[in-house]
Amino acid sequence: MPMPFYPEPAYTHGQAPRTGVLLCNLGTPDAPTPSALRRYLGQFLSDQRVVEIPKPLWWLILHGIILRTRPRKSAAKYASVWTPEGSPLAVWTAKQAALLHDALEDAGHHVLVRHAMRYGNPSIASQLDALKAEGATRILILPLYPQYSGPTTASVCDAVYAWAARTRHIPELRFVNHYHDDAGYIDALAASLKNHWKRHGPPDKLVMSFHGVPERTLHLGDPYHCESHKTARLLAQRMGLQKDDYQVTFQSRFGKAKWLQPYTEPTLVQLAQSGVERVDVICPGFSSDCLETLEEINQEAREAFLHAGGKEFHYIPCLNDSPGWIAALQGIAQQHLLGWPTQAPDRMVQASAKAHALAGGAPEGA
Ligand SMILES: C=CC1=C(C)c2cc3[nH]c(cc4nc(cc5[nH]c(cc1n2)c(C)c5CCC(=O)O)C(CCC(=O)O)=C4C)c(C)c3C=C
Ligand SMILES: [Fe+2]
Ligand SMILES: [Fe+2]
Repeated sequence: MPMPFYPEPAYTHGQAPRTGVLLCNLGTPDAPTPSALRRYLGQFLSDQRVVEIPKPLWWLILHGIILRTRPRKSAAKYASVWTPEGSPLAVWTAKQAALLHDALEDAGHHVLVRHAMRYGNPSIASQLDALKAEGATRILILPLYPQYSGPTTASVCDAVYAWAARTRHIPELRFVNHYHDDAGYIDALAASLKNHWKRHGPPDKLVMSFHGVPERTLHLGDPYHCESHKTARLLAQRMGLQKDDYQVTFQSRFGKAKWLQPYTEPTLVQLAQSGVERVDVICPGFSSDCLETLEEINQEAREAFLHAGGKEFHYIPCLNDSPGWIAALQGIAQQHLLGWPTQAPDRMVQASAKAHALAGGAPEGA
């Protein structure tokens, strides 16, 4: 029986080598309870990519104040969006990974697809270990953040590098940095708007709300602000919107420092006060619905707008499991998988055996 010949190192232990894709998202608490929130916020807010305050001072503030008060308040907010299957962010992210796998498979790319969370579960390290155990010798890291930023994209890279630093034989790694201007992504956002406007007509104003970051990170060179504006401009162009038809805002401010402006909720209040009757809000930077969209926008911001005299508030859901978004993710993955073998393992064995024979070699072990 000739041994199969793989053009791969021996560490796959006879398994056909595989290519893996790891979808990475932010993470979410395991339950909408104060204790689960303390664990989640403790890990999240200890990340120096997220809070860039010198460690000793920040440690005192985090443990002395924030982790004593915020877990209870945040748990109540999470409870208001929790589903029978769990946290919306976790449910959508798992679904996206399964759908991306099927879409790639249908396109003839036989790859392993998993998802991981930067904070909480399943961790990035556990999913990289799992991919390796399944024979992945090449792994594409695909963060679910269209716009690059230090607290999100770079922090995912940190977690992957930390795993690699304690792994003896690391797979080949590739990272998707950003896709804020990807045509498939813009098309998927445009399809959401078109769907909504087919039923309800266009609003007086479209608000495109992105998650905020401290303003100083912009001056330190973080491209997030520019990339958010570019996404907004491309979406507006794609929809034929004029400058006055839409506004870009930044939400979810944390702490007392100045963050990117204009802030979402105060802008909505101003719009209502200036006589704008109907707003539609879309959150293009979030690839799935989560606390920040379902509670902060669709509950809190809605209430603020209506309370200030606005008449109609429409929240346009995130891309979630929409076909256009899965197709966009597939396209982004395929661009970054170029040159990596993604055939089915049996075809890979046949191809390598053929290459071996053409090279004039007798099958190994013959
Ligand atoms: C403390 C600073 C924070 C920065 C900087 C920050 C950047 C940032 N966050 C997202 C996406 C999400 N953030 C979410 C929740 C969330 N964010 C912060 C703080 C910062 N985020 C906190 C403390 C929380 C937890 C909730 C709370 O207690 O308020 C989420 C939702 C997660 C969920 O479970 O649903 C997302 C998504 C981006 C894209 C970003 C920078 C660009
Ligand atoms: Fe956040
Ligand atoms: Fe928030």
